[in-house]
Amino acid sequence: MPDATQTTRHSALDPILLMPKTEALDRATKPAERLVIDTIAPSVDGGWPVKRIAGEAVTVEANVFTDGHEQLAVELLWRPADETEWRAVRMAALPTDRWRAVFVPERLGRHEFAVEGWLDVFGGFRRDFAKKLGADVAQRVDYMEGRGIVRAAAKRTGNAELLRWADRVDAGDDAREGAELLLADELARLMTAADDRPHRLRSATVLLDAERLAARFSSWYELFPRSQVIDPTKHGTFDDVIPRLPQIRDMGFDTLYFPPIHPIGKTNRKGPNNTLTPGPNDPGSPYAIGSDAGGHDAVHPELGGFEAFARLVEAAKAHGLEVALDFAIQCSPDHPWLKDHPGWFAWRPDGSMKYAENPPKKYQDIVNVDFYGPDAIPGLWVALRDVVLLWVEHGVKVFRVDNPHTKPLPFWEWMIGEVRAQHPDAIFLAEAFTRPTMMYQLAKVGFSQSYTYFTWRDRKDELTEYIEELTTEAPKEFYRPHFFVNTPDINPVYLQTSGRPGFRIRAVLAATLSGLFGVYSGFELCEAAAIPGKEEYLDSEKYIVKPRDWNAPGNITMDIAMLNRIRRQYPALQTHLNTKFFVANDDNIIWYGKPDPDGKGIICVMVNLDPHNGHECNFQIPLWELGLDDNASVDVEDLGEGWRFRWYGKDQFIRIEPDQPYRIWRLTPGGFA
Ligand SMILES: O=P(O)(O)O[C@H]1O[C@H](CO)[C@@H](O[C@H]2O[C@H](CO)[C@@H](O)[C@H](O)[C@H]2O)[C@H](O)[C@H]1O
Repeated sequence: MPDATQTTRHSALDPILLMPKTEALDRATKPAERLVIDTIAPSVDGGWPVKRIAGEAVTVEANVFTDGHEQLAVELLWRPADETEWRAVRMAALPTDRWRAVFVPERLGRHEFAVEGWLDVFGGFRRDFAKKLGADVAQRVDYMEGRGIVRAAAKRTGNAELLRWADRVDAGDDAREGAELLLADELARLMTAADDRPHRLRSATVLLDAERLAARFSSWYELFPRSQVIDPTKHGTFDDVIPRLPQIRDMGFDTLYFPPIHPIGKTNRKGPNNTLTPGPNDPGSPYAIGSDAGGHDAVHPELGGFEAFARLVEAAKAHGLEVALDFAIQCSPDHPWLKDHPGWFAWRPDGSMKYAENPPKKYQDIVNVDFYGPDAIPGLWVALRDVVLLWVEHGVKVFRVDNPHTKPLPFWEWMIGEVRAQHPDAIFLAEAFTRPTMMYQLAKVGFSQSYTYFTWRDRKDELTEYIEELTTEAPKEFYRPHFFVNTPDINPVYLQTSGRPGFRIRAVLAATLSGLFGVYSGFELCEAAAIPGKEEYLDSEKYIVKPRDWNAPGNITMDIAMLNRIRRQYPALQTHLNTKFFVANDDNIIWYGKPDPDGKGIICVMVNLDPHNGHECNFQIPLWELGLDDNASVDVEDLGEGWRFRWYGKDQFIRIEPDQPYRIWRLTPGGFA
């Protein structure tokens, strides 16, 4: 893996003077080392790929400098990784030796870029000559110098046009006419083309993965297909999901995610509320994958077969929904792989196998594969890759991966690379709740998105600090946080006591802070009954068929629909990046904004985080973000309610009650653009 940070080879710990003389001389006189290229942005520590979206501009910057006052020319080189030709864009000089250029990766998939710099001899001559002319101090020798550079380039290249120009400048006078010739744009163009780029240096190559927009911006709705029934004694099928699609579409979701849909094992099957004593009709946890009906490449018989799955995928598509599946690598003890491929598992001396755990959680109904077991490489790795490819063939390109942090990183790098080589539009979401180092590393090796700690960040200081970490520090180049408000495993304590206002609060935070927003069904009904003292849902759907009244009073489907509508309408909300926090002098009121990418306005969100009490505060309108002074007025559109009004001046006051706990405004300098 190339390391983009390794461009300069000298460091304070490696002084040339301490080297044997010849080596020091050799290094000091190598032409390429006269320039330095470093601090390339974007880049990722360790040389891992930067993540971007195909079709969107990538701004590249680097420090490029050399000794003295020489003029430099700097180019950005880029290409799709499967092409050989580099495309070149001149980089523009910014203050303090920084250079910048923009390119647009048009295709999906891996790209590469590098920065190349050299001494721009003729450019430097033009710059200095023009200055001397301006100060009226140009001398004959300056004219001679320019002519000499042109003549040398003409001779070197043999270019007929340049040879004619060499004759013309030679014939020019040492006054205005001769100067105009030497400074002619046409000559400059020819000299640029003829440049032999002395002291050229190229940086290490930076990798970039161009993904589709859904990798950064999508709204997920999770449901258990088996629960889409009215009678809890019946097991739902894929066909039962189809009548629910209009409602899910109307809430504005674009991704419909199912926990595992494969046959469920019987050995150690779990009963209601995670008990180990299931009744004969209990369906078991769908994460206990594999039975005599098949494994990861099969469909649970009670859900309907592949044909029913195909009908659902098609119907979902017709409703603007893409189906996402769980990729959970563990196996029920009844999984066919245990018999067919014992070498893919770690057996104990007595022939038994440890059940899986994620302490303190115990998963008695599953065992883990052994990625480095006697027959695991390549057998198991290839089989797992082929499972993903099989579901791709069945129309699934988005995978939520269960517990990836308990599996080897080399496996993920290889597997995701293999799938993306054929399907660069495949998206992988990491369900890793673990140390940030590991969560970030999973993103580096290929996961497009990751679950996050947002689910547990309720307070203003926690939220602010967390978002600032994700948006301003290194992870911003490769880690895309998915803000799920709840999951079948997480019934957040905040929601257990907040009532309906808390659900609205968490929905608006997730939907406006990140481009990736996720809801596990039941959230819209403000479901929060918990096992006392735990974050587990009471009567969790993981172990039973759980029908619901989707139109139950008190639901917040209108809020969710509005939030998703605004997210679609305003690109500022399609990323977690560019979030700015503003002053609101009450600890319960969080106040932040995201500027429109075209700079015309800013979306601002104010939320009272206390679901039980009203709060009021003085707050600052971010007039400076719109280039306005502190006394200016700003036009405001309430994106939720549709009101329009105007604020005069930076300092304002507001009171927010729990029955309307948030505001989303779009501020523009004037004219409701
Ligand atoms: O370990 P995590 O907190 O990341 O949770 C994920 O993985 C679990 C194991 O796959 C999964 O747990 C559920 O399935 C288990 C296997 O059937 C079962 O024993 C657990 O009781 C059940 O919660 C969890 O849902 C998933 O998100």
